[in-house]
Amino acid sequence: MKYAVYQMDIIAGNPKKNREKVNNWAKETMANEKPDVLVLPEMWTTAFTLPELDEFADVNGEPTTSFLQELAKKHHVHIIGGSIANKKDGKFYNTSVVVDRKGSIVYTYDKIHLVPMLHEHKYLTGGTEKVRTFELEGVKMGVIICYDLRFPELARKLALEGVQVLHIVAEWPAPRKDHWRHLQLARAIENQMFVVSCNRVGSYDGEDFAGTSMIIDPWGTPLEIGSDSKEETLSTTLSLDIVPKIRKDVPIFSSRVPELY
Ligand SMILES: NC(=O)CCC(=O)C(=O)O
Repeated sequence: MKYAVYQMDIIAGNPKKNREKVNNWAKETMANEKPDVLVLPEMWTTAFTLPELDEFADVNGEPTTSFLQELAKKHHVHIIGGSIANKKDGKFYNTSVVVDRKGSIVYTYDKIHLVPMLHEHKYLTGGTEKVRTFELEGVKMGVIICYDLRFPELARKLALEGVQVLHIVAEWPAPRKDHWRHLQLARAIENQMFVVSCNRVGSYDGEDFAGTSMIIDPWGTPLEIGSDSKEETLSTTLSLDIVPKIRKDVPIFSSRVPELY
């Protein structure tokens, strides 16, 4: 399964221009890399323009969900659609959308853990639905959003449900870049799964973002690492058959004794 990750700089408060950017990137990437899966970062339509979300957020996922569905159908590609600011029943959520090659929505997820450091609680509502797995091409996958990475029990739950590829969509700030890098590696190693992350670059409101998107194999070896400041595409093919082999060679799942912890 070939991946292309868009480590994108986001134009703050301009969803139309960001959709145009993604459209152009997808066209170029599909022509050159021919991936099976595209991955976008967190809040890629708006950036963290939290006080102005009434003006910029999608409403019930639109128009961005339809945009992603059309894009997926046009290029015959699966899309891990990062996340969008999403107004539902008068509240704002940070919502991730996954669509398959046919343009069908296969999963949506409202970010559970809101970030105190970015004042998300003041403007957003945390998701209340349990995380679930989804499948693309018969492969079990999961998606979490940025700060969710700090909660190992979330990734472990998904691993115990059979996830082989965990996606992390992010706007992770530069001052905590080391945490970003090491926590991704830890999640891949401790759960023996591929980690595919997509973080933004650039800055907003005085905050620089860390880039360093990664594609990590289940042994914990980084296959691709983005720079910490440049827009770029990370591209690689995941050899999914190594997951069962690594889980057999270092059998942590059968060594667990959860009744004692
Ligand atoms: N967008 C985010 O969730 C940022 C998370 C963060 O800043 C951190 O965990 O540190």
